[in-house]
This record gives sequence, C-alpha cells and structure tokens, in this order.
Amino acid sequence: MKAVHFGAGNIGRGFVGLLLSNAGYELVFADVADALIEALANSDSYAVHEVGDDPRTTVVRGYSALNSAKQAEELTAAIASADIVTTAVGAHILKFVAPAIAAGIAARPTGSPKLAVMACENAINGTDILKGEVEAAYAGDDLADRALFANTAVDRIVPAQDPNAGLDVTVENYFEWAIETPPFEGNVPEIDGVTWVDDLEPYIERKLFTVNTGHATAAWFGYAAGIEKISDALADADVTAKVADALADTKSLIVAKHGVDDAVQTAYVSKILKRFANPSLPDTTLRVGRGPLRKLSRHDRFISPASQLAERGMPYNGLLAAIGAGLGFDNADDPEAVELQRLLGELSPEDAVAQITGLTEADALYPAVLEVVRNHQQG
Ligand SMILES: NC(=O)c1ccc[n+]([C@@H]2O[C@H](COP(=O)([O-])OP(=O)(O)OC[C@H]3O[C@@H](n4cnc5c(N)ncnc54)[C@H](O)[C@@H]3O)[C@@H](O)[C@H]2O)c1
Ligand SMILES: O=P(O)(O)OC[C@@H](O)[C@@H](O)[C@H](O)[C@H](O)CO
Repeated sequence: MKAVHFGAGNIGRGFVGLLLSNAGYELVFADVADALIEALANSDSYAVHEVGDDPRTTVVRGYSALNSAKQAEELTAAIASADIVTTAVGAHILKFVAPAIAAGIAARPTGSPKLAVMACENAINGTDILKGEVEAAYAGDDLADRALFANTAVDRIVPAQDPNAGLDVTVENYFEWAIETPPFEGNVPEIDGVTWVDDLEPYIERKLFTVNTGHATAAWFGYAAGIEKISDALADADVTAKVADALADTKSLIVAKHGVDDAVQTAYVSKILKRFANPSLPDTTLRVGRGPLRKLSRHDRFISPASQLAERGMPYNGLLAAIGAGLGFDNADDPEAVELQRLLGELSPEDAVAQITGLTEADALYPAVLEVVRNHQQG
C-alpha cells in the first residue's frame, strides 16, 4: 500500500503522514521546499512529540521524499502506483498541486483500483476544490473510473516548530480526522484513527466554525493586545471574552442547523478552549492569525457562519467583533495581511467588503460587515 502526501510541513509530518505511516502505507512526501525535501530524503526517521496531559513520542520511519517542483517524472510514477493521495498544503495551494495529481492518475495502468484523493485542509469541502482543479488539468474522460475524491476534516493543533528541531514535530495529543464514506462505495481503507462519516458537513462546520473561528479570534485579539503566544492570549480576560462571544454565536448555529445537543456543543467548546490554552504548545498569534484574506473569505470560518446566522435572523455580534479584529491584523511578514492592509487603505468600504469577504448587497450580512469595514477605515 502506498500513499503520496503533498505538503511535508506541520500537519503533513505531524498528523496525516503519521497516521498513514502507522496504518502501514509506504509514505512518499512531496513538497516544494528544497531544504525540507533534502532533509527528509537524507533521513531514516523523525519523531512526533505529543505534548499535553499524556506526553509521548512516536517515531516515523520508512518514508521517501520527492521535490514536486523538480522531480515530476518520479512524482507521476509514485502517484501512478499509489492507493491514496493526500494534501496538507493550504487550500489556496491546491490548484498548484492538481496538475501533478492529474498526470499521476493518467499514468495509472488500466484496471488499477481507484486512487483515493483527499485534501486535508482547513476549508469547507477542500477535496471538492481539489477535484475541480484536477478535472481541469485532466485530459481524458475517464477520471471518475480512475480516482475517487473524498472530503475530510482534520483537527490537531500543530504549532510552528522550533527551527532547531529538524524534522521532528511537536503536536498536541488530541486529533480527529473525519472522512466522508460515500465516495468509497463501501470499500473504505483501513486507517487507524480515522472517523468515517456518511455526512461530513456537520463535522467540518462544527470543526471549522468552533476550533478555527475561536482560534483566529484569540489570535487576532491577542495580536492586537501585543500577545505572542496563543496560550497567553487565552489567559487574557478580554481576549477570552471575545472568543466566548464568537463561539456563542457559532454554537447557536451548530445547534440550530445540525441538531447537535446544546450541552454537547458546550462541552466541545470547553474542550477546545482547554486545547488552545495548553501551555506546552508553543503556538503563536502570528501562525494562528495567518492568512486573514483566506480566513475572512466568503465560505470560511467567519463570514460563512455569520452569514448563515444573519439569514436565520439569529445574533452574530461576536463574529462581527472578530471580523473587525481580523481587519487589524497587519503583520508585515504575512503576504495576505499586507494585501489586506493595502485593500483597506485604497478601496472604498463597498469595494473592500466585496473584495475581502465576497459578500454582495443581496446578502443579509452585508450591511453589518460594511459598517465594520467603514468603522475600521475611519479609525
Ligand atoms: N498546523 C495545524 O495545526 C493544522 C491543523 C489542521 C489543518 N491544518 C491545515 O493543513 C494545511 C497545512 O498547514 P500546516 O500548518 O501544515 O502548514 P505548513 O506551512 O507547515 O506546511 C505546508 C507545506 O506545504 C508545502 N507546499 C507549499 N506549496 C506547495 C506545493 N505547490 N506543492 C507541494 N507542497 C507545497 C510547504 O512547503 C509546506 O511544507 C493548511 O490547509 C492548514 O490549514 C493545519
Ligand atoms: O491553518 P489555518 O491558518 O487555517 O488556521 C490556523 C489554526 O487555527 C489551525 O492550523 C489549527 O491549529 C488547526 O486547524 C487545529 O486543527
């Protein structure tokens, strides 16, 4: 059994690659970072250190590594003989890895079992985005016979790593990898630790709109308060109040839309706040707040739940406050933050709302977000 995993970064090495390796897959990492691929290719093993209540270390062995920008032929051959392709590159990068996946699928011998393709990104239906890009890059008309595409939700906090740690990764104990079953047509692969679900929507919305909404709220308000560590942000009463407000909003959506019991969602939120506050995790407001344009986009962790709440006539003030904090994320090292500040500085409020959030006047949420943007621009 072979798995090709695109993106040998934090979640690639510390979560998806780890579970695939544990499940017995021959693991091939594909990445464009020269030094990382060289280090993986020249190593026999790396360690995943779980920190928290139950610290433990697992050693990953028996992988290989390919530079997807420079070893196209080898990558095509690896995908042609693989059972699974996964990605953890960032949702905005999926379009760049799709052509290599399409080439690998095209090179599969006739009669090969379907390749299972799964994007493991923080996005609603990330695999559908990848599938669209693979379809666009695939020349034949038999893609559906050669590959299946399954959406997933991945949850494990893997912070930015100590630059001196080499390939080793520090992660939290907790993880959840939910994968939708229907595309497998009754033939799901054996991967220990995976939660197989018939309908992914409640899982991905609960995860993205709780873990990631709460995380970014803590990061953006923490950043504004000059706090570097996420666990310190969670120790700040003002920041935790803002996180609580945002998560009260998304809780009401999750409960109303997906029929999750209020007490169950309350317990889920408490557990997540405890995970954020884990002092052993060296996580930062810069990492968690990264990519504000992606995070403030139409189908992501703020605008989507707020929009759905607005349509239902339910409150969303906590989310609006967090959106305002996101507009203030001006980290000069983050290209999206730089672009966000440029847009806010140059565009009218109406154009800024359209470009940043994708909302239009037809959206129930539009006037409230327009006011947040206008207030921000007026200082
Ligand atoms: N870190 C977490 O806690 C966490 C948890 C759940 C989900 N995620 C999601 O997983 C994804 C990856 O996050 P991460 O934290 O591992 O980021 P990361 O930056 O550590 O890793 C991303 C990797 O992708 C590689 N990459 C970039 N462009 C590429 C390309 N064209 N082809 C191949 N590789 C490419 C980068 O070189 C990097 O090694 C994101 O979508 C993120 O939202 C992260
Ligand atoms: O990866 P992002 O930028 O979408 O979000 C940052 C963090 O919230 C995220 O990486 C979490 O650590 C992760 O989603 C936990 O499962």
